[in-house]
Amino acid sequence: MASLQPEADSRPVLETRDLTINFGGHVAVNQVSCAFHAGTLTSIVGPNGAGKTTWFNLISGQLAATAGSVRLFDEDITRLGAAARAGKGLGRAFQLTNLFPDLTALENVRLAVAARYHIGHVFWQMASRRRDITDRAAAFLEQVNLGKRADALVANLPHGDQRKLEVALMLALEPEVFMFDEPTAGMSVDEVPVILDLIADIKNKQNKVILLVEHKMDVVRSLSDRIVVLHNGELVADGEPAEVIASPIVQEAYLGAEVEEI
Ligand SMILES: Nc1ncnc2c1ncn2[C@@H]1O[C@H](COP(=O)(O)OP(=O)(O)OP(=O)(O)O)[C@@H](O)[C@H]1O
Repeated sequence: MASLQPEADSRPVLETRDLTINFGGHVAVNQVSCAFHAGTLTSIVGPNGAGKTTWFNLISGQLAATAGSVRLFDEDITRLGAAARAGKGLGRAFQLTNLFPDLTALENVRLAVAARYHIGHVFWQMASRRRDITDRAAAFLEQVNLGKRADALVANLPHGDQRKLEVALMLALEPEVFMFDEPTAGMSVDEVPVILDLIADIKNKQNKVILLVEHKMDVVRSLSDRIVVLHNGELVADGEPAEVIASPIVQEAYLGAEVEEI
C-alpha cells in the first residue's frame, strides 16, 4: 500500500523514527517510524494492546523510549520530559488527570492561558491582564460548549463536561500537535457530537497536526485524512482511510466483513 508521502516542500511537524519501548522483554512499540504534517488528522487504530496509547505516551513524554527518537519541527525531543514537550507545542488531553478538581472550570482554563503566555503571579495582579486572561479563557470554554458551566467546580461537573474541559485546556495551550486518546470514551450519546464537531473544527480552521486514537470506526472514517494501523507494537498499514480500511491486512486482521469497532 502506498503510504502518504509528504509533499516535496513540506517538512513534517512531528516525526517518530524507529521509536521503540521494551517493558521487561515485551516490545510494546517496535521501531515505529512515522511523520505527520500540518493540516492533517491521522487516526491511529489497532486491536487492544496494539501499542497505540504507549506510542502516544512516547510522543508526549509520559514514557521514555528504549530506542529511536521523537522529533518536533526537526528538533530531537526524545530526552525531554512531558512538560518541556508541551511547552514546545505538543498538546494532549490527559483523560482528566491534569484538571484541578477544586477550582472552577473557568479557573482551570485561566491557568492554562496564563501558562501559555508565561504569565506569572505578579502580572495576574494587573487588572487589565486579568481581564484579558479571563476573556480568553471564557472564549475557550464557549468553544467546547461549557460557557454556562464556567463557575462550576470541576469536581461537580459530569464526566462528559470534564472531558470537554480537558479539550478547552488543550486549546488554551495553542499547541502545534493535538493528541486525542479516545476523546469520546465514557461520554453520553448526546455529548459525543460536541467533541467530534470540535475536533472537526480544529481540523478545518487550524493548520495543525491532529492525532486521534479511536476505536469507533464511524468516527475514524468521518474525521481522518489518514489512518495508521498498529499491531503487536508494529506499524502495519498507513494511508488514505478508504485504502487502509479496504486493505487485506486490515480486513483480515481487524475488520472482518463489516465490524464497527477495531
Ligand atoms: N507500563 C507498562 N508496563 C508493562 N507493559 C505495558 C505498560 N504499558 C503498556 N504495556 C503493554 O504494552 C502493550 C500495549 O499497550 P497499549 O495500552 O499501548 O495498547 P493500546 O493499543 O493502546 O490498547 P487499547 O486499545 O486497549 O487501549 C500491552 O501489551 C500492554 O499490556
